[in-house]
Amino acid sequence: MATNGGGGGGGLVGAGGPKDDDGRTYLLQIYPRLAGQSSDGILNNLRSRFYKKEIYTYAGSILIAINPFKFLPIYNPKYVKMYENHQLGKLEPHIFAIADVAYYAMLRKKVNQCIVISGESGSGKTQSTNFLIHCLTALSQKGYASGVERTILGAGPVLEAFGNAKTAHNNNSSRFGKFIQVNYLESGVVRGAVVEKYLLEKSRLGGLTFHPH
Ligand SMILES: Nc1ncnc2c1ncn2[C@@H]1O[C@H](COP(=O)(O)OP(=O)(O)OP(=O)(O)O)[C@@H](O)[C@H]1O
Repeated sequence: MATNGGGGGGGLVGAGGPKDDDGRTYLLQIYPRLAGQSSDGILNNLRSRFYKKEIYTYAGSILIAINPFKFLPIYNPKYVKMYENHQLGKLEPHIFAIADVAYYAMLRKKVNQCIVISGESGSGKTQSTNFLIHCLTALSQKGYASGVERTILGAGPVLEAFGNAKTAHNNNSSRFGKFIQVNYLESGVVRGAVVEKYLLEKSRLGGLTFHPH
């Protein structure tokens, strides 16, 4: 079971760090401006890694991600392969490592896995979710594209059309939570996904009310 963050800077590690027992892992997103607001060791550690373009850091078995707000070439198929079936902590922290640990723990133990993505608005939760789905489906497809990833990720823009809005923190802010359940066959091949929404900001819908004259 993953633990919650806390701990001092000493608990933060790059490669070579945590061992995750059962693959259940939390993922935390940090908005960059937080890094300047505290002298805490955690934030200093995160900041120095961030300046080296190391946006991911482990804190115990939690992955902390800092939004780089620019494209980094670390999400291509080479990285999916690199992190496949590896031991958590052997390589640099990466979001694909989290997907990989969850996927193989599910196959090995035949137990559902859960990844929680948390963070303030604009920290990159939606983007991270997409990277996770990309990796989870790529691992399951073993090299050939079945179109499942495109279908699952394609649902995103449709939901966003109804539930997203521009805010001070994010031009395309999700004004609702999402629970995404990716279903697999026993062989480890993705069968499909279910997306459930919760906490939709219904007050925003008032702006869509039609007033006939
Ligand atoms: N790893 C990343 N690499 C490059 N850009 C990123 C990354 N993560 C997030 N971004 C960018 O940051 C912006 C905000 O990200 P995102 O919409 O995922 O935030 P969020 O946490 O889901 O926000 P909200 O809670 O408001 O919905 C997006 O434009 C996205 O492209």
